[in-house]
Amino acid sequence: MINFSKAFQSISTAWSGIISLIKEENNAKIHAASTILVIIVGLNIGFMAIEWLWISLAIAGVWVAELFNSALEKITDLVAPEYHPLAKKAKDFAAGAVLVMAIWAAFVFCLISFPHLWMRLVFSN
Ligand SMILES: Nc1ncnc2c1ncn2[C@@H]1O[C@H](COP(=O)(O)OP(=O)(O)OP(=O)(O)O)[C@@H](O)[C@H]1O
Repeated sequence: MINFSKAFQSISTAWSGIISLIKEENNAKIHAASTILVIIVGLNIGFMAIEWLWISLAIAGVWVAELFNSALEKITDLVAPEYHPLAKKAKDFAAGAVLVMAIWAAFVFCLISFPHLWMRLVFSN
C-alpha cells in the first residue's frame, strides 16, 4: 500500500533542499534570477505552448545540473576536505555539466525569443 505521509515527507525534504541551495549557493541565486527573468520575458512576448515546452526543459535542465553539482560538491568536501587532485577533477567535471546546460539554455532562449523580438521591432514601425 502507498504510504502517502512518507511520500509527502519526501517531497517536503526535496523542496527544502532546493530552498537551501538557493540560500547557500551563489550560482543558484543567478539561476533563480534568470528563471524569473525568462518567465517575465516569455509572458511579455507571449511564447507559444511548444516554445514554453523547450524553455521549461532548458530551465529544469539547468536546475537539475546545479542540484547534482552541489550534491557532488558536498560529498567531495565530506570525503576530501583537504586539497586533492581527484577532488578538483570531480568538482570541475560537475561544474562543467552545469556550464554545458547553461549554454544550451541560453541558446534555446535566444533561438525562441529573438524572432519574437525581431517581429516586434519590424511591426512597431
Ligand atoms: N578539495 C579540493 N581539492 C582540490 N580542488 C578543490 C577542492 N575543493 C575545491 N576545489 C577547486 O575549487 C573549485 C571551487 O570549488 P568550491 O567547492 O568552492 O565550489 P564552488 O565555488 O561552489 O563552485 P561551483 O561554481 O562549481 O558551484 C573547484 O571547481 C575545484 O577546482
